[in-house]
Amino acid sequence: MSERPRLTVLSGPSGVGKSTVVAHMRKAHPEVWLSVSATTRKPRPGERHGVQYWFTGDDEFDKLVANGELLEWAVFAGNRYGTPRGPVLERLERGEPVLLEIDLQGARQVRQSMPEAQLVFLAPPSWEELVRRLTGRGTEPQEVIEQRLAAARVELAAESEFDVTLVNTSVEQVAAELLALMNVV
Ligand SMILES: Nc1nc2c(ncn2[C@@H]2O[C@H](COP(=O)(O)OP(=O)(O)O)[C@@H](O)[C@H]2O)c(=O)[nH]1
Ligand SMILES: Nc1ncnc2c1ncn2[C@@H]1O[C@H](COP(=O)(O)OP(=O)(O)O)[C@@H](O)[C@H]1O
Repeated sequence: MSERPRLTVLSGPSGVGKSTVVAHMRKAHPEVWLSVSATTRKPRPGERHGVQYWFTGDDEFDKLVANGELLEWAVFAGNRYGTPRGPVLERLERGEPVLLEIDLQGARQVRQSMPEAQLVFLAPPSWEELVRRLTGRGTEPQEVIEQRLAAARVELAAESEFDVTLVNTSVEQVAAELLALMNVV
């Protein structure tokens, strides 16, 4: 297996614990660079521009797309999300480990444009637990939760398209598995 860091994509249904796992991993290993996406979604309480996302208006997002500045982008639950291309390529050229936390449609686009990327799927221990986590997080109204659960069914059905599946039972364990996949430890 090559020891050279390569692009890693982490996908999985909303509420499975992607952000939690990545935050845990980066606390111990801040050298893992997480791409900050642009989105037209409104910030949740506590989210900051340039930290969790670049929060953009529709016109600004249109420009990013028109100027070819996004490596990939998709519509998820009524909002647009995309990965700024430049920062990802710069880090990869410097040999730094790069992580994208993006949805299934984005993962498919990366597979096409960068076939060397490794695609990791984060799965919930069960459907019931996924519903519990998404609802328990308390950040979305019921209507949005239902939209996200509909998307989750589609994402879970696509698990076999990924190179590896990690089941998020223990945050600590999954974070360690992800670090190992990225050749960080
Ligand atoms: N394709 C794509 N998906 C993204 C990007 N950024 C975030 N997402 C995905 O969009 C979905 C919704 O993200 P978000 O609104 O932050 O909700 P959360 O993941 O449930 O906390 C998740 O599946 C994210 O992984 C991006 O740049 N591109
Ligand atoms: N392994 C786990 N066990 C129990 N709860 C978890 C676990 N991982 C994440 N959670 C909780 O599930 C909810 C959704 O996690 P989050 O990281 O926001 O998911 P995502 O980024 O995939 O949408 C949060 O309330 C989080 O604290």
